[in-house]
Amino acid sequence: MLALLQNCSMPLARAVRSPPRTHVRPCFTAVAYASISSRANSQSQVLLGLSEKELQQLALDLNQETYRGKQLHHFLYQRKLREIQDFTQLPQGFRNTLEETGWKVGRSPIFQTVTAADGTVKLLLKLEDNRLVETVGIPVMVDKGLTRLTACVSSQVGCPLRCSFCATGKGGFSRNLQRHEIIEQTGIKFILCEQVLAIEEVFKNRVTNVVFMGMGEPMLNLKAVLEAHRCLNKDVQIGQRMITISTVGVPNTIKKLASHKLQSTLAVSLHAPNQKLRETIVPSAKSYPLDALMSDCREYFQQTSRRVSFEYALLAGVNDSVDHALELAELLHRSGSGYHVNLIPFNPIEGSEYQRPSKRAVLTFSGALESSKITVSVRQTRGLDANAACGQLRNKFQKTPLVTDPFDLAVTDTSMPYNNNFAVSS
Ligand SMILES: C[S@@+](CC[C@H](N)C(=O)[O-])C[C@H]1O[C@@H](n2cnc3c(N)ncnc32)[C@H](O)[C@@H]1O
Ligand code: SF4
Repeated sequence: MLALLQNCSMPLARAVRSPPRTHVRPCFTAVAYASISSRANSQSQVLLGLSEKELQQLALDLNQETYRGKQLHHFLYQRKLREIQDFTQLPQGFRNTLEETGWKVGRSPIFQTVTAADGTVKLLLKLEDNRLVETVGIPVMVDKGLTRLTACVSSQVGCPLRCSFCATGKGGFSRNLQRHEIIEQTGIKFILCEQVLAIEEVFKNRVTNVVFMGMGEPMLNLKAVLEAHRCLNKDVQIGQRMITISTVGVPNTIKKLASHKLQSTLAVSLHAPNQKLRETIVPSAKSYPLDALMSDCREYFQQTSRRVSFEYALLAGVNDSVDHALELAELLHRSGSGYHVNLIPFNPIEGSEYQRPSKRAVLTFSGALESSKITVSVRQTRGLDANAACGQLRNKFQKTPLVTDPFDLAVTDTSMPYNNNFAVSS
C-alpha cells in the first residue's frame, strides 16, 4: 500500500490543503479505497487493520506529525475506541479531516451477547451488510483470577464445506469475510481483528490466545487470514505461539502456510483414521485424500518445527471405538513425528443424527491413543448453555442456503432473511 501511495501523483496532504472544488477524492483516498476498504457499498476507508507504519503515513499525508499515526495506533488497538471522535487526544481538526476524507474506525456493533454459566461469552457482530458473525470469548479462571482469555474467531460467514456434524456447515455459506470484488482481500483482516477487540471490550481484559475455530474455513481465505495474523501479532500484540489456525484441509494451502514459517499452531480437523470414514464425515475430503493431507502436515512440521495438532470430533458409534483409536495412532506414527491429538466430544446440534459419546468412551479412546504413545488431550466443552457448537447461535438468527460446490467461492448468496422466531435484543 505504501508503494502505491508513493506512486500517487497528488499527495493527500496537498489535496487536503487545497481541496478540489468538485467532489473528487484525493489520490491517497482513491488508492486506499481500492486496496484497503472492504465494504463495497461504503464510501469510507477503515483504519482498523492498518499497521503503525501505515497510520504514520496516513498522518503525514493528512498534514500531521508522524506521532499522530502512533496515537491512532494506540487508540485503535490499545484503547479499542470505536469512533474517530472518541480519539479526544487528537486535535479536533485532525479528527474532522479524517472523517471528511472518508475514514472511519471500522468496528461492527455487537448484535447479540449470550453468556454461559461457565463465563464463556458468545457474541454476534453485525456487519455492514447485515450479516452476522459469531465470535466466542473463553475465559480460564484460577482462584477467581483470569489467567487466560481465548478468542475463537470466524473466518467466513458460514462455511461451504458442510462437515456433517457442524452447525456452521449446516447453516450454509454466505461469503468470505471480505467483499469478493475487492482484489486485495484485505477486508477480512479488520473483521478478524475486530472480533478480538470486541472480546477484549466485553471482558475488559486482554485476549491472550486466538483460535481460528469459529465459523468458516480459514484456508479458503488464506491471504486475508495471514494479514489478520500479522495485525493480531504486531498491532494487537498477541504472540504468534498463542495463535492457532484450524483447518479441515484445503488442497495446496498447508504448504503455502508452511512457507510463511509462522510460529503458530496448525490444527487439522481429522475426525477419522481412514479415507473412507473421513469422507462420510467431511465431504470435502473427497478432493483431498488423507495421504496427501498427512504428507502436507509432515512438511508443515519439517518447515516450522511446530507440532501439528489433530482435532478429532468424537461421534458416538461412528468414529469412537478402540479400533478407530489404534488405527489413528498407526496413521500418525506412519505419517511422521510431532503430532498431538485433541479430542472434542461432539457438541449436540439441532437436527443432527450424531450423539455425544459417554465419558467412559472418551476416556477409553484417549487411553488407547496414550498407550500407543500419542500425546492426547480432551477438549473441555465450554459454554454448553450458550449454543456451544460453532455456528449454532448465528443459525438462530440467520439462515442461508447452501452453495453447491464447496470450493466455488464465487457462488454467494445475497439474500439475508432473518429467522423471526427469536426475540432479538440488540
Ligand atoms: C468450526 S471449525 C472451524 C475451523 C475449520 N473450519 C475446521 O474445521 O477446522 C473448528 C473446530 O470445531 C469442530 N466442531 C465443529 N462443530 C462441532 C460439533 N458440533 N462438535 C464438536 N466439534 C465441532 C470442528 O471439527 C473443528 O475442529
Ligand atoms: S467443521 Fe470447519 S470446515 Fe467443517 S463445516 Fe464446520 S467450519 Fe466448515
